[in-house]
Amino acid sequence: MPLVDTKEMFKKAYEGHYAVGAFNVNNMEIIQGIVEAAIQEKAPLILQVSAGARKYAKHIYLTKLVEAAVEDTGLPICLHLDHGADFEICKDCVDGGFTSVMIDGSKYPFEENIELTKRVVDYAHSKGVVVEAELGKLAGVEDAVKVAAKDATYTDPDQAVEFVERTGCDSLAIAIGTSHGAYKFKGKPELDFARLEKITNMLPGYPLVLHGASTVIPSFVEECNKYGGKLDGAQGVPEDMLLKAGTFGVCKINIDTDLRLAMTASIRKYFTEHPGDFDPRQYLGPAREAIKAMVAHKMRDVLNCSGKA
Ligand SMILES: O=C(CO)COP(=O)(O)O
Ligand SMILES: O=C[C@H](O)COP(=O)(O)O
Ligand SMILES: [Zn+2]
Ligand SMILES: [Zn+2]
Repeated sequence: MPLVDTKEMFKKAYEGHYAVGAFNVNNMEIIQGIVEAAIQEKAPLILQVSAGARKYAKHIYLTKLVEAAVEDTGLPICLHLDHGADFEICKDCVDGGFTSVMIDGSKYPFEENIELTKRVVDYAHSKGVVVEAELGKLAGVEDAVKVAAKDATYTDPDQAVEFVERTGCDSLAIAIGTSHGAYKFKGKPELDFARLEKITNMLPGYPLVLHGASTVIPSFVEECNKYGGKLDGAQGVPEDMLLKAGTFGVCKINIDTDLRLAMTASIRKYFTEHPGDFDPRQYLGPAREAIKAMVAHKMRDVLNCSGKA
């Protein structure tokens, strides 16, 4: 079984009203923890690599580790570039064996975003690789309060239709109130489901993507803080909102922060309880297990994609 793209995964997810998890990977233990969960849950899987991950681990190491996971497990895995900033990085990943790339032109004006995305789509499609694009800006904690701010930054449904038609992108990341990192909301978490519903209805059958979708699982935050961390006010997207998003057009839900928190909580606890240990396998082993348990929980209870591989 080679690496797969997302076409079949998204079609099934759309029809089945669930979402596929896209997990960010940066090293071997993270990859193994996620993959072991996917095997256990018989779940479809997207592993995604950011520019920062490419820089940290070197592109080829991560690619080979993911290929090794496919060879070892026979699991259908999609290898995806997360937030490609320009044509060159997307081309590099297409040429380097990725089955999916994201071109993130969301910071550019509408027409420029279209032009850049279309260029990536033309190249990627000529090589059989699918493309995710982004329209609208993810909120910062301070944004998203006023309706005027929402209309300026959240994805406009009419523009989404035009964008998809003119670029031919295979999936679209939208902004409805989520944001990256561990501090997503100051007050009560809120997503613009009316907007999501409208976009879903205007693009029937079309896969949407939710970035910044970690829950910032409170037990991890508490554990980090208990063992010397300082993560006050960390808050993410509640699990029931993610489940609900999956019943609309959202087929891909991106998770990175929850992986970071699972790993960090485990390692903080380990060092507090075993101050004399210094073999990395002693603390990276339990961290890998913590990732596996967290990802299995997401697949089962939040994405609703267990048994769908
Ligand atoms: O969107 C993401 C990666 O592209 C990750 O979002 P989180 O920071 O919420 O995990
Ligand atoms: O979108 C952001 C992801 O969490 C990746 O983060 P990173 O760029 O620090 O690797
Ligand atoms: Zn973006
Ligand atoms: Zn993202």
